[in-house]
Amino acid sequence: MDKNSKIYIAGHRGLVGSAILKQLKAKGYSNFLLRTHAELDLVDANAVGEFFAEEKPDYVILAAAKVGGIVANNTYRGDFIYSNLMIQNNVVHHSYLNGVKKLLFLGSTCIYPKECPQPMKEDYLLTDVLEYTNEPYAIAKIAGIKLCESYNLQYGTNYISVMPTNLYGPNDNFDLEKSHVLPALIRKMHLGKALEQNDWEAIRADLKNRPIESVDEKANEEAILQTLKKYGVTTGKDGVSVEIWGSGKPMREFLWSEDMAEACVFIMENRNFEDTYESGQKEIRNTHINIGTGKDVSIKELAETIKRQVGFDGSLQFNADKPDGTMKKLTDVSKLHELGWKHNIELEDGISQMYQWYTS
Ligand SMILES: NC(=O)C1=CN([C@@H]2O[C@H](COP(=O)(O)OP(=O)(O)OC[C@H]3O[C@@H](n4cnc5c(N)ncnc54)[C@H](OP(=O)(O)O)[C@@H]3O)[C@@H](O)[C@H]2O)C=CC1
Ligand SMILES: C[C@H]1O[C@H](OP(=O)(O)OP(=O)(O)OC[C@H]2O[C@@H](n3cnc4c(=O)[nH]c(N)nc43)[C@H](O)[C@@H]2O)[C@@H](O)[C@@H](O)C1=O
Repeated sequence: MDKNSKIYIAGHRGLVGSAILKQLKAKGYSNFLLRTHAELDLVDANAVGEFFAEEKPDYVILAAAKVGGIVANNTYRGDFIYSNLMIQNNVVHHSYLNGVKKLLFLGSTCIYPKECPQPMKEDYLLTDVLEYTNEPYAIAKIAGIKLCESYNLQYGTNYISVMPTNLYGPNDNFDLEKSHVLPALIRKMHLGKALEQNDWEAIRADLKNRPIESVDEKANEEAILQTLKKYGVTTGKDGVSVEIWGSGKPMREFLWSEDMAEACVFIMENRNFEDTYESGQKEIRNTHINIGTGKDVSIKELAETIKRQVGFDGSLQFNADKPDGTMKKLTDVSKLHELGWKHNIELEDGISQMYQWYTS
């Protein structure tokens, strides 16, 4: 990529897309093609076709997707498979039709089997059954990898797939039902701390910044308390408690979104599809690259770290009625390290930065 190349970042306002845009700007890239979801619905094949034919981007970074935590994935199963298949089919196919030089497809490490040997190497793809809670999303992501790989092999395109672990950072989704664990726990503990301190100004400011369905910052205290209780932030005679879904035993690996963005740009600048296989190799598959830290923590440990960093003094209640999901999904990052990229931000530091961002 040269600094004037026309780069389309699909999903530039999201957690990862916004970090990629920031990273590219910091490196001196300046010619961006950006559309919000409202301006261009990537599920709409005709609209995507017209957009690509008119704009002719040189490079494409596909960071737009239907994304959510374990409960959102399990509840909106149809939306997750349909939207993600449509978005990636439309963007990849029209990139091909319009001569895009290189495309980066973002998948997820949920593509690997539920009981995958650990750490999970790229070659473990399609070796066993998937975790049920996010099977539709994972199937779409696997289709995305195979779409890119197949176009590369048939049409000589240069599409790279990366499989990030769980991500977190500025512009994350803090919805208490649909978000991932890390932003959800930051918000729940922040609200829990405000309740402990009887700080209604902080509670109302939080509801104003990030509205919750059925209650707004102007509602009376009782209505707000009922809503917070519904989302697992409860005050009672024993003090304030925050609900943690599941057993707390699942292990998760977390990568700071700005590290993820750095890895994506590194790969866009340094990697081509032809580097992903040996010349003369008969079957070319599993050409994707894992992106992670190679380190994981239990959800209980994560909750305790967030509790400490936020300064919440109440109790944690584990709710076994909520799903645990995969018990362990640690990425094998040797391929990424061999390419010359390693993460910078450790979890403790990332949580601290994230909470500062959340409260600023
Ligand atoms: N967050 C995580 O922990 C992980 C994420 N990933 C993957 O990384 C990528 C980015 O995820 P993340 O940044 O977290 O997601 P976000 O939900 O933060 O952002 C998604 C972006 O996609 C856009 N978008 C969604 N649907 C459409 C649509 N139909 N048409 C146009 N734009 C659309 C949204 O646009 P708008 O802002 O305008 O609404 C938003 O900018 C995804 O492929 C995801 O699967 C992989 C592993 C973990
Ligand atoms: C990135 C990845 O994200 C999703 O998978 P996941 O890792 O299971 O996602 P999660 O962040 O929602 O949960 C991680 C763990 O944490 C527990 N947990 C505790 N308390 C809360 C809580 O309050 N909210 C949430 N969301 N989880 C909680 C939760 O029960 C689970 O055990 C995929 O569907 C798919 O989208 C994907 O690829």
